[in-house]
Amino acid sequence: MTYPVFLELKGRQAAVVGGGKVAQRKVEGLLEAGAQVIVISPDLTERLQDFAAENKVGWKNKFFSPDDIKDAFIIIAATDDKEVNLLVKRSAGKHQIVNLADNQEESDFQVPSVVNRGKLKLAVSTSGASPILARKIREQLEKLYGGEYEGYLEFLHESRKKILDQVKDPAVKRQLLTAITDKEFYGDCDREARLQELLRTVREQE
Ligand SMILES: C[C@@]1(CC(=O)O)C2=NC(=C\c3[nH]c(c(CCC(=O)O)c3CC(=O)O)Cc3[nH]c(c(CC(=O)O)c3CCC(=O)O)/C=C3\N/C(=C\2)[C@@H](CCC(=O)O)[C@]3(C)CC(=O)O)/[C@H]1CCC(=O)O
Ligand SMILES: NC(=O)c1ccc[n+]([C@@H]2O[C@H](COP(=O)([O-])OP(=O)(O)OC[C@H]3O[C@@H](n4cnc5c(N)ncnc54)[C@H](O)[C@@H]3O)[C@@H](O)[C@H]2O)c1
Repeated sequence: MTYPVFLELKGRQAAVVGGGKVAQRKVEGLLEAGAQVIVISPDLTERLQDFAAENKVGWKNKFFSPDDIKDAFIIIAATDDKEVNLLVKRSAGKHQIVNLADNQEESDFQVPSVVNRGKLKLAVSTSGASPILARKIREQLEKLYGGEYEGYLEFLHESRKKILDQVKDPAVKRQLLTAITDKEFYGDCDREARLQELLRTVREQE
């Protein structure tokens, strides 16, 4: 059983052991979340080499040893050696969380398949049953929730602040917070004006 969460990783250290294709995919996700990434591996994919050259990640050009992960909050063991991945797990302290790319049972967490639309994030997990199904569902969700959701979520975020700030009656507040998630707001290119109009009407009634 797992407990789904969205972790805040800005400024926190993440260690990725291994420098292959899987390590690269995990590094890309961690960088997108703003983590400080350190890769421990005697070799890197071309893309990871670029990241290291641009100082986007730190690179320990070596085989793993337990000391490498001591400052990391989140750790991913993605070598092609099962024993090394298990050693990474055993080397971690009890306040560190470890993912093993080849061993779901020993992992503290699994990495989901993600649709990223700015503030809207949809994460899919099959609990290791079928990563390919997770990817397929992610692709279906990408069609349902297109790039326009990014701007829409920004609008919702700003509007929610305004509503909470300007409307006192809890029932009206709730009504407005619901209204801005309606299809008409989603599709309206002049939604800001529409919101201002609603807020004005409410203020006049209060
Ligand atoms: C979602 C995604 C996120 C990411 O990695 O970013 C992810 N795997 C993805 C793709 C993918 N992985 C694999 C294939 C080849 C087809 C196949 O074998 O099925 C493909 C397909 C592809 O590449 O398209 C092979 C594979 N994966 C794992 C094992 C080991 C094992 O099962 O023990 C093996 C066999 C290795 C071998 O051959 O030995 C294990 C895990 N993979 C997970 C996540 C976790 C469970 C998530 C879940 O089930 O929901 C878990 C448990 C651990 C973890 O990594 O956290 C990403 C999709 C990104 C996207 O496109 O959206
Ligand atoms: N979780 C997933 O999504 C997923 C998907 C596919 C494969 N896998 C599994 O992930 C593992 C890695 O796959 P890959 O395709 O990236 O492999 P790969 O062969 O491309 O890369 C393995 C990397 O591990 C490094 N490495 C080996 N021993 C090391 C050590 N002692 N210390 C540090 N680094 C070491 C290698 O130098 C290499 O950079 C495999 O075991 C595979 O079964 C997981």
